[in-house]
Amino acid sequence: MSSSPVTTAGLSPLSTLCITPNVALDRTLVVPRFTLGGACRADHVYTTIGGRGLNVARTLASLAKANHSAGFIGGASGNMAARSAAAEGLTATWSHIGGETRASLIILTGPTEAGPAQATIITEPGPVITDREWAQFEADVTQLAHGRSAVCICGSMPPGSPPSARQRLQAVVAGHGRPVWVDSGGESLAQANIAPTLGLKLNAEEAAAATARPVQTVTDALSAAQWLAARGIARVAITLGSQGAVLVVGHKGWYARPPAIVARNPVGSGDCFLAGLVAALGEGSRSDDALRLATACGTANALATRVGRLVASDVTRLAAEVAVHQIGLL
Ligand SMILES: O=P(O)(O)OC[C@H]1O[C@](O)(CO)[C@@H](O)[C@@H]1O
Repeated sequence: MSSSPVTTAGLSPLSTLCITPNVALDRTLVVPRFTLGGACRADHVYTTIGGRGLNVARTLASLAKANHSAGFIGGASGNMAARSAAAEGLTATWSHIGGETRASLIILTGPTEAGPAQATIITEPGPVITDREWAQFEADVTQLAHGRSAVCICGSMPPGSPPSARQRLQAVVAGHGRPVWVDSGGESLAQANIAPTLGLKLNAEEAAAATARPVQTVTDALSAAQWLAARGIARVAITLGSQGAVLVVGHKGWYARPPAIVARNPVGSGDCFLAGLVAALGEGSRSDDALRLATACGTANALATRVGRLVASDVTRLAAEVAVHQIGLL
């Protein structure tokens, strides 16, 4: 294994470090008439670097906020992914591995008169990481986290990562009281080092898995967020798709309802939401204003076919249309 020399020279110390251990090469097919088991034709194909932290990074970039990415990259698909990041102007320090970066297939269909756009996403497990590669990654990330304003640890862990991979990453990036956000699946609570700087961002399915309770409605999400906050997580955000999102900070909670839109691609809206939250909180915004921007970013993402390419005027317009209410905790 070889690793890019890590250097923080020239990087903005106020930037957010977006860690995506399981980088993906996202191949999005726009298929007007998609049927399972049928022979379907795509109208358009887009191939870009993906993975939750990369979507956070490109959203931060479209909000003109400094960011830097880190993740494992390997093989031909890894090279393509790295080139795609560079072509978008995303700065990154990659930890090179012997395995092959995974691909994700995203099939977009609609919207039609019959209903909204549907996204089907198939993700591969990812390359198997060796102990040596993981150790190098931890060392890279430790160095890259130095002086950042916030760190996001996003998405699934590739096979071969240590069982306590998220805890370890959290431990090495913790420091100077900077916020650390974890955005990942159901085991994230068990793997989170509960710390006063920890933020957790989950979708409804992940929140249900983390709390072992159904999360379908705003009330369910509020109750799950409150349950997680009671375990010492400083900020808990749960997204509910077109229903909006809740944010619980200590003993206070807020609900944001987005305006109704015709969604073209819901994939990555949760990642864009996190970017909005991190950007607003990093500027010292109040929790309700941060939730408003986050919800506007998630909604703006759904308006476009390509993930995370937010149009600033859409975000501003949508933010004015998001209704944010403080809600009494249950
Ligand atoms: O890290 P996970 O949860 O496996 O998901 C990865 C996939 O999700 C996305 O980040 C969208 O949220 C895609 O860009 C990527 O292919």
